[in-house]
Amino acid sequence: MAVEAKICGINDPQAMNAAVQAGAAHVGLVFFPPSPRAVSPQEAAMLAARAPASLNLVGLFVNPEDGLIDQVLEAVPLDIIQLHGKEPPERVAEIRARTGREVMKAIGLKSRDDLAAIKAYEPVVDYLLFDAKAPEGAKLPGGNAVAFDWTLLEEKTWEKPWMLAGGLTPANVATAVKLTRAPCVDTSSGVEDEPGKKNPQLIRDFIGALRGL
Ligand SMILES: O=C(O)c1ccccc1N[C@@H]1O[C@H](COP(=O)(O)O)[C@@H](O)[C@H]1O
Repeated sequence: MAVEAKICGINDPQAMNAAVQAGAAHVGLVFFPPSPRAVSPQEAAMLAARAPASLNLVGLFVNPEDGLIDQVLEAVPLDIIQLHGKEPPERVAEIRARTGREVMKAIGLKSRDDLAAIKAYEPVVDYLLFDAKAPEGAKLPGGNAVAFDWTLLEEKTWEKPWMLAGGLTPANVATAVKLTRAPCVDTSSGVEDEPGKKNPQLIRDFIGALRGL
């Protein structure tokens, strides 16, 4: 089966068009103000209007309060809520039940010990997202262009669909997929000229690198 792509941190129409035309399966809209990729619900609604119904709209939140999620959902028809903070499994389940949306939980990996956290999330999520742990002192919990040791996922299988993230670029994504057998790959920094500035050609290159895998 073809490997899917998620392009995260879309914040301008050119990037949205490039992702749609290149065949992304998911696009991510960031609702976390400290991020250079953050969009308001109104900006996100304008971007979402350019997306075909077949494209999954993913809203990225970090330890969100219900009010923020409700405000975004009033304006943007999100398909998936990505939780990229320290949300415990109970909170993930609560958000899923309250919103009726699919939920994806990001799990930071650095060493084999970090895999233990996955078990508690599997029953309450629709997707797992494996990302690198944020470096010490990082301002963001993700979107830091940092890859983890992909061999941690070698030979592993999960009960839920999952995505691979963390420092993926057009140059390294094929190697990452071959090692991990990831069914979907997620990138933000790897298709940017600088934090928050997507490069449409890099988006095309990233999705192009998945062809034939
Ligand atoms: O992209 C962001 O600004 C961001 C902010 C807060 C949490 C997560 C964020 N991005 C997600 O992080 C991973 C890895 O990103 P990168 O490719 O290494 O830049 C990815 O899932 C993004 O959606």
